[in-house]
Amino acid sequence: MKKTIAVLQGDGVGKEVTKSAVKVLESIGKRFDHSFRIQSALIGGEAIDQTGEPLPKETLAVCEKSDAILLGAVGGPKWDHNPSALRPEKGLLAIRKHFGLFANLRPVKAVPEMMDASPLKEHLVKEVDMMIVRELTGGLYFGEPKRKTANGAVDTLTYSRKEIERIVEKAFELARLRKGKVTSVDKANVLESSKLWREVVEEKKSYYPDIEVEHILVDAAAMKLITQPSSFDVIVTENLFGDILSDEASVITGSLGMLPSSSIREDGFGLYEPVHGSAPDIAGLNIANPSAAILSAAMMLKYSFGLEKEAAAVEEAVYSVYKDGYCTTDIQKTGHRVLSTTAFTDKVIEELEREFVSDHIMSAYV
Ligand SMILES: NC(=O)C1=CN([C@@H]2O[C@H](COP(=O)(O)OP(=O)(O)OC[C@H]3O[C@@H](n4cnc5c(N)ncnc54)[C@H](O)[C@@H]3O)[C@@H](O)[C@H]2O)C=CC1
Ligand SMILES: CC(C)CC(=O)C(=O)O
Ligand SMILES: [Mg+2]
Repeated sequence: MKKTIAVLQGDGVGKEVTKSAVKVLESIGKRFDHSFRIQSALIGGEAIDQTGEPLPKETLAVCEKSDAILLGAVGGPKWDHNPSALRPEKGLLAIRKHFGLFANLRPVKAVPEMMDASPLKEHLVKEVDMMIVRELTGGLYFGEPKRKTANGAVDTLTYSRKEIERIVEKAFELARLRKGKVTSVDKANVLESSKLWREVVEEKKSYYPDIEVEHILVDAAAMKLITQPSSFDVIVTENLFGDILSDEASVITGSLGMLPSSSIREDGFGLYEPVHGSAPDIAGLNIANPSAAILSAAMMLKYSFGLEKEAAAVEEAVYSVYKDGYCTTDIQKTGHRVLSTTAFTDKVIEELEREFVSDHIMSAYV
């Protein structure tokens, strides 16, 4: 298979972890005989510095010609005082909107060997494997107007029925392939947009009689994520709630550096990025956990290219590195050896190559 991938490293640790993901994709390409052509382009703070725009036209052109987008993270203190039009985060919101990437899938899976590394280990009595389905192109992050007067600000939360329907359908479809349960998170006791959200979920559920449906208010959901994480399968929610709840859920896995994501639309085109940001506090130190970025590349293989076997090989390789007793500084566990970003990445590639050699030995005997 031949694919072109737009790689937008962005800022801070985004640069380090996307390099890891690209190395892993190259290794997968060699092992399974695929050609992944990498096309790099600017986004975020670095794009502002070099072009005056957080999402330059040239970047959009590169992405338009690609089969998928791999992104690191944007932002950092250097740009914190820029006027809002020149914020790196604007570039990220704009690229999601431009490509209509309404469904942000954020799997939260605790690696069994690393459950001791979670501050919530007492609650992790059963396996945790949930999928947060976050609406990504509507809600507060896209509200207008933004500023009323010098002494007042306003953010608007707008959702159309159609926008809610398509994300809710996506959640039901995913639940069918998983454990068959959808938890819809809203604030329907207060917000009109949440009342509409709940109405749509109630309507849609009659088309999915095989799926168990529950509604939870977002404040209670935040509590239940910590106390009963294994009770969730698919969580569907609006943009802001999903952003906050997924960072919270990352704690279950031991670190924010463990959570990958895909942002997709109906035709399968997608943008793949870790859930975390540019982590300016550790940027440039070669200590960021590359797991989230590498697992995001695995999601690309599965969701945009339909390469299920290859995606599983990447996931297996990352898990094996933890199983073999290695980790990065953010997710330490007694007895595990802490590796740098690059050394951890090399271990993942060693695992992939080891699997490759054993595949060949097996096929020699068949
Ligand atoms: N998707 C994106 O591009 C996002 C960008 N941001 C931007 O990133 C900048 C920093 O934001 P923060 O609130 O600090 O959130 P952050 O997610 O960058 O960092 C939060 C904490 O998690 C740690 N962390 C994050 N990723 C890690 C990794 N791979 N390995 C080990 N530790 C990791 C950081 O060191 C920090 O202590 C801001 O400019 C923000 O706007 C924030 C979230 C998402
Ligand atoms: C610009 C922000 C909305 C990025 C973020 O925190 C996210 O998408 O998780
Ligand atoms: Mg976030």
